[in-house]
Amino acid sequence: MSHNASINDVTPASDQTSSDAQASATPAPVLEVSGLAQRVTSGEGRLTILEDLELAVQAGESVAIIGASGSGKSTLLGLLAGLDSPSEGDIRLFGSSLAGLDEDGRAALRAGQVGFVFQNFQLLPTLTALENVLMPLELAPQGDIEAQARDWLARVGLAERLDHLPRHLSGGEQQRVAIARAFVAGPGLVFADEPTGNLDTATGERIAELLFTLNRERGTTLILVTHDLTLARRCDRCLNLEAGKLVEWKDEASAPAVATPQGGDDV
Ligand SMILES: Nc1ncnc2c1ncn2[C@@H]1O[C@H](COP(=O)(O)OP(=O)(O)OP(=O)(O)O)[C@@H](O)[C@H]1O
Repeated sequence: MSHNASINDVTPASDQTSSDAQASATPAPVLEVSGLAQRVTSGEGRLTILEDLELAVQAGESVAIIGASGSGKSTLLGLLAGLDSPSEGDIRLFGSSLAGLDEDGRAALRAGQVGFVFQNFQLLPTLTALENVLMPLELAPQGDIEAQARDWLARVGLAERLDHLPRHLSGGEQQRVAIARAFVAGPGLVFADEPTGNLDTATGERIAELLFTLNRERGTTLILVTHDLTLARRCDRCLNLEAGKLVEWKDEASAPAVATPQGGDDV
């Protein structure tokens, strides 16, 4: 409402139609970051991790964030997901500023709209695969949520593992449960933090294939933090975090100093 009011205040009547058409043709970014800074106080004094960082991610895009160890990737992901608060700057998720929300408000904004996939899977160890996938649906149940969770586990190839506890699943299987959990509520945005980092190469490739297929099929926006340049190159855009800012990374000759960790588990 206030947006329309301000357009009406400054736009001549003859230009309004084209302005409105432009506004509807260009949807707001799913994620918009401006002037982001993160500073912490450590034993050695004040440390600036992120400084004047800008980012806009459109719906359906896949964006890789790469960068040297200690460059601030995890810090950035925590801020983008609204898990931590920045020292300065604004983050808008689905058009809502996180700065205006308290912790409960940020959690409510994430619920059903944001999914997470972590390097170490982060399944609840005492819950079965099915119960882990049910969790996001239980926040706002709609329809037969058990059928939806079963369907997603079947989609990731685990129809025969519904009642397995995480410790009775291989690393690749656990990550597939985590992917089903991330996508089951139909989120607009999925954050993946080193999703293949704990997997061997072949398993990691299968997990990456699954993530990108779902990103394409569901039109989900994907923000991926990775050390793996092969994985990063599969994204629509690749951004390198250096000196606290994101820099578009295109030139393969100028590969940034990232290391590919060795994986271990089988599917
Ligand atoms: N709360 C904190 N207090 C002090 N220093 C911190 C804090 N959080 C992060 N740091 C420092 O900020 C830097 C960035 O950390 P971060 O974990 O975000 O990097 P990263 O790029 O994710 O690293 P890696 O790739 O090794 O996981 C590191 O030097 C880290 O030690």
